[in-house]
Amino acid sequence: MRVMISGGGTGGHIYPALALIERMQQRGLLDAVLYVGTKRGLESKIVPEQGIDFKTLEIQGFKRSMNISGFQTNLKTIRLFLHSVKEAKSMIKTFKPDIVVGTGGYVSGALLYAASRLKVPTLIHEQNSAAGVTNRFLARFVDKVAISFESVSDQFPMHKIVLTGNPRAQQVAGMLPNERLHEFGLKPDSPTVLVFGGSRGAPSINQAFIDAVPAFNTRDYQVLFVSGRVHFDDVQAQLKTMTVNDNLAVVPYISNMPEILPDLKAIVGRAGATSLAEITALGIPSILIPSPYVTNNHQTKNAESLVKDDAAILIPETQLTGAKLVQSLDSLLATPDSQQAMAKAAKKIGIPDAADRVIEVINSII
Ligand SMILES: CC(=O)N[C@H]1[C@@H](OP(=O)(O)OP(=O)(O)OC[C@H]2O[C@@H](n3ccc(=O)[nH]c3=O)[C@H](O)[C@@H]2O)O[C@H](CO)[C@@H](O)[C@@H]1O
Repeated sequence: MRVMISGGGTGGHIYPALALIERMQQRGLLDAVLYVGTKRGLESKIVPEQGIDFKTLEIQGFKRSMNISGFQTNLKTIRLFLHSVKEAKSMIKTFKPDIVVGTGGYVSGALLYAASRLKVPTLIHEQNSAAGVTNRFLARFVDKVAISFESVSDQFPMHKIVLTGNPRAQQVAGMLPNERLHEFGLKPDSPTVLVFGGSRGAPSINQAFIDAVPAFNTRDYQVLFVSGRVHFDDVQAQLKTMTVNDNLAVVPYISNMPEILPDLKAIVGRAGATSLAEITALGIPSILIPSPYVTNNHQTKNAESLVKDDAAILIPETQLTGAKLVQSLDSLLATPDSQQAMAKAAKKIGIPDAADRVIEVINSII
């Protein structure tokens, strides 16, 4: 099968696409793949690193404010979109895909719209429990919509929806502890917690971690803290003036996350949908601090789908402090029973065969 695929901007859109490609390769279903992204999104680094053919379109998002500068930006957005659709059509005619798949982000809007105009089979994947802007726009043009949460079904045409879960879940589901923690200077046999703010990092979580360092220094658990690439220098500058003990590791980004996840006792993070797919695929206890800065507050809805089944703890960003972070982790790690119960509840929600389910949908379209 020849597959063109696009997911842009953040890891939450990119990793599901890569997981689907990997599964198709494993099953011997893939003859050729072309990934379409933007130069500026994380995909321009992550995708070529995987040895996957990568082409770019130039595109940007709409501004909500309609003052003069917002209006001018939106005019440019429309111009770029129309130009990208033209470019995408020419890429599609050259590559001749059997299916075009979109996993979200503006760039997938141009590619999938172009594919639908050319009558090439199309599928979009929605990771979140509230539909993204691009997928809402694309829904009426594409053949099928694969969803990850039942609760999003009323936001798409009923006859197009299939509940598949997130392909990234299948990629991590079978992972066993790898003992890779020593690569961060941590001990493989000490309980370890990951603290991170999604694929781009989150300043509020970074600040809470920095404020918590003096307390974390005295704990018998380890903290692997990921700042996000753009925030790393700033975090390092602040930590330079403090004592950071060797039970704490600070890095800008983790490239091999599936190999690290099984080594973790708990995760503190945002409530991005792909992170939640990983947490539920493996059954990892988590403390979620949903980003309040996302469309329709979808991260809170994502988080609530775990919290309602006691599969995670939610801390609203407004209540997040260093002290709250330490106290929440202390009490979770001090009670193995609640860790186990949370892990079990999380695993119950996971869809570990999600990539195969998406492949089934693709087969049904082509
Ligand atoms: C601010 C924003 O718009 N965030 C959205 C974005 O989040 P974001 O890109 O942060 O997405 P998620 O939290 O869903 O997924 C992050 C992905 O990046 C990986 N990872 C992260 C850090 C790292 O160092 N290494 C690494 O590999 C994680 O393992 C995971 O696979 O996409 C998600 C999925 O559509 C949405 O739910 C989020 O609301």
